[in-house]
Amino acid sequence: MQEDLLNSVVKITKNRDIDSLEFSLISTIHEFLNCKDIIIYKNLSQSNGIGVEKSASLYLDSENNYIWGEREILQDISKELASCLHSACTINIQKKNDLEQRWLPILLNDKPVGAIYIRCKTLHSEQQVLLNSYCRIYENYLTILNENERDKLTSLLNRQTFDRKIKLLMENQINDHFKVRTEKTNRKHHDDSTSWLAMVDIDHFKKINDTYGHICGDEVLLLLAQRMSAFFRASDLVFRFGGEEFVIVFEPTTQELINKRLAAFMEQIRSTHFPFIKQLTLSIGIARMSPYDFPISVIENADKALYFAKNSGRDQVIFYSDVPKANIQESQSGDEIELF
Ligand SMILES: Nc1nc2c(ncn2[C@@H]2O[C@H](COP(=O)(O)OP(=O)(O)OP(=O)(O)O)[C@@H](O)[C@H]2O)c(=O)[nH]1
Repeated sequence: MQEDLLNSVVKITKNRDIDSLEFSLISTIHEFLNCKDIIIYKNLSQSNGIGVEKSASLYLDSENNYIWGEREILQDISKELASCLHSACTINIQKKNDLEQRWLPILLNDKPVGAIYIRCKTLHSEQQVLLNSYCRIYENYLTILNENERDKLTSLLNRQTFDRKIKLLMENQINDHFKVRTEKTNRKHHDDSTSWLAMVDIDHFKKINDTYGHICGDEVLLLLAQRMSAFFRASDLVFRFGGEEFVIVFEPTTQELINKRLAAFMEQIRSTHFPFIKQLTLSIGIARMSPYDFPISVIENADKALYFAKNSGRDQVIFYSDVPKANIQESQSGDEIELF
């Protein structure tokens, strides 16, 4: 038993990213406590006030098979989960048929950032100690991985995380594409709805650094990053791609809606007061992320659109599909993007 326990800790701490850490924690809890349901919830309200994500989950279905649940942003949450996230205390409900439900808070730097939910046979004291220990190991490891995945200045997801996540996001696109095709006969489907990748670059940022110094430049980057986190949905991932360049990966939507959203964001930035500078403007290049595209070509397309936006006046959003062919060839002789 002791050897099994040590091996389970080795298994959990072997993970190098938060997504696989979550799956590993759930499998371990399942193995040792034989729970019926296990769910990891993430509190998104810290970044933009829109609720909770069901991040990873394992369920016992009606035919007694365990199935992995899908990632999902929840519109409503139970009062027990809300209370756990609010109070940072464990909530326990005892059911009549020797079953219990438990919500355990997950803290990052003393703030509740999520919760682990389990439904299982009533836990005896040793099992409770074990479960609490797993949660604490998870918390400690989450703190380290979270620091690794984020940019030190802006706290946005960093370039390394982007390189790792983009492949995963494209794979999810293919799965969603298949699902939509099979469900198409049953529900209304928007054929023009796909994911989008936007490359966002500050205009004339070098001038800000050269005129007011690097510290002022850093302050502008930090404020812009905060605005981005607050403006876009938590399900739209925002990365600091490098220097003064950011990447946003949007959930499936139409070109019209994405255009409106980005135009509204640019307007907000134009009217935001940044230290020293009169007005900050952005140039944005955007490309469609169709299933079966290579990640590198999506990034290159967004970069070509950005290049065109810069060369045709800045302070605008350009879709790759609107870049004239001649300009695409011209930008191909320019900088190459380094990926992976
Ligand atoms: N303060 C600060 N500056 C940075 C950071 N990373 C990159 N930069 C600066 O960002 C500037 C980018 O300049 P350019 O690539 O010439 O672009 P630009 O001046 O924004 O011009 P356009 O993109 O053509 O509008 C350089 O001066 C870099 O030193 C950072 O972390 N902090």
